[in-house]
Amino acid sequence: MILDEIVEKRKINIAKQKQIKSLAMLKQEAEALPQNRDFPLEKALMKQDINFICEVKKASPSKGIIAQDFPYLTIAKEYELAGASAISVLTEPDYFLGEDKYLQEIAQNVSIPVLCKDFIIDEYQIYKAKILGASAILLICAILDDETLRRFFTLAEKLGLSCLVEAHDENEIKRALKVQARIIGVNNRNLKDFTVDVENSLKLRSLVPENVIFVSESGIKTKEDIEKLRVHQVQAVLIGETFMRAKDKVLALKELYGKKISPKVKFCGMKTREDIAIINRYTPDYVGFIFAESKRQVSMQTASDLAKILDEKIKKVGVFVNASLAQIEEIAQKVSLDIIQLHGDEDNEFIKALKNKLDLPIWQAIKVKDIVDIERAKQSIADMILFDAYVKDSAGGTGKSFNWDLLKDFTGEFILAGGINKQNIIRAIRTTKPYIVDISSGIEKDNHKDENEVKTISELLRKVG
Ligand SMILES: O=P(O)(O)OC[C@@H](O)[C@@H](O)c1c[nH]c2ccccc12
Repeated sequence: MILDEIVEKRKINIAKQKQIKSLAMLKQEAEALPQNRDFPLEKALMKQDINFICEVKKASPSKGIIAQDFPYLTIAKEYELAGASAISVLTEPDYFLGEDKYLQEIAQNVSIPVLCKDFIIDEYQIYKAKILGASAILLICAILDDETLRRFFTLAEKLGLSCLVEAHDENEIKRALKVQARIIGVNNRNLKDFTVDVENSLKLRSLVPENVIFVSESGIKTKEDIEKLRVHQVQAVLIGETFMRAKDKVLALKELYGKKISPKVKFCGMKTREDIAIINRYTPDYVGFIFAESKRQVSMQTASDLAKILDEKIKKVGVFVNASLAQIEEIAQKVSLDIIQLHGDEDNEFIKALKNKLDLPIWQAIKVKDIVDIERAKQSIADMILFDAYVKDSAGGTGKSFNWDLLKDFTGEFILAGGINKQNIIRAIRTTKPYIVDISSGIEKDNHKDENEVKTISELLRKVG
């Protein structure tokens, strides 16, 4: 049986590795690393209505070589852009042609959690995964007895590694639940004979309680597969081959995800004629001029000059922090602003007064630290709320994101801001479903608006919309 063969080969390989570096040394190295107990994989797999773990896999015993050309780092980065919640990296060398360096380099180059996908039969591999930078490991019930499963699970917990505990049938799910696994993966592929059936996940779904994350693994190919899993409240899917064979990972993931999300876009902090030239080529719905003290501040005169060369289709938003009514009124007229964005401590009284003076929509920024801020937003009489990250002593544009989960129960249209960039924009919009996304630092390089970033983000949004 193939599984036994793989395990045998794994044993030989690990014995060799131990001769080069002993278990004791590896353990010491792993234990010296920060043992962060945030468990980012659990968090990542609960954000969207269905979350994708995309796999980097060169070959498999059932399919042979899947990717002749294997630019593993580029693939991983594309997965991240495409909105993957996590990345799985095969490290098994003999049958999947995996390598440790794939995991290590990928973990260093993406900001989402990375799963070490291997046949773990020795604690040596768990310390190794930690050292290589994994956030999580795979534990396969079919190759571990109860005692070993528990021991490995406990060790991973101690090192701050999440465990995806893989089961294939009812009995294995029970065993996974017994170790109190927080993430259970049901493999649709029978590792004994390679037959694949997505129905296996549906059949076993009800055995896993709601507070445990259910991952459906293997053989997922179509948006119909995903939709079936989605209606059965499957929180995540693990997909390898389908994505490895797709030329464009963003389009492939969008196709499987099956829902279009097309927020309007605002690019903020325009300062120069070059900025406007770039923006005119990509025509976002809105641009922002910042009149408050900031590294992106513009004078009324500059903004007025830039406004004249801006594509007419693009609406002009003026961003103010605790400015006076008179100042806002003067600038709004001179620059012919379309919208006023208040980004300071302005209250409803002020908004009312402003509305009396100017017949323009007013957006109010709320900086989010915790759920109280979301409640506060509901009291505002502004026409729309912009949620931004809270950063002490800063009005905005910091490149920091806030915890998007806080927006789960916010009904109504809003603008999402705060550290949105090409790596997280698709995840951000699928998680929060904003009416508008607002991007400033995410389209900059060395403090300047950068055409490549604007282009990438514009194309990503076009692809998923
Ligand atoms: O390429 P697929 O059919 O989408 O499958 C991915 C993943 O589930 C599969 O690679 C897998 C599931 N469990 C495993 C255990 C070991 C190695 C690989 C796997």
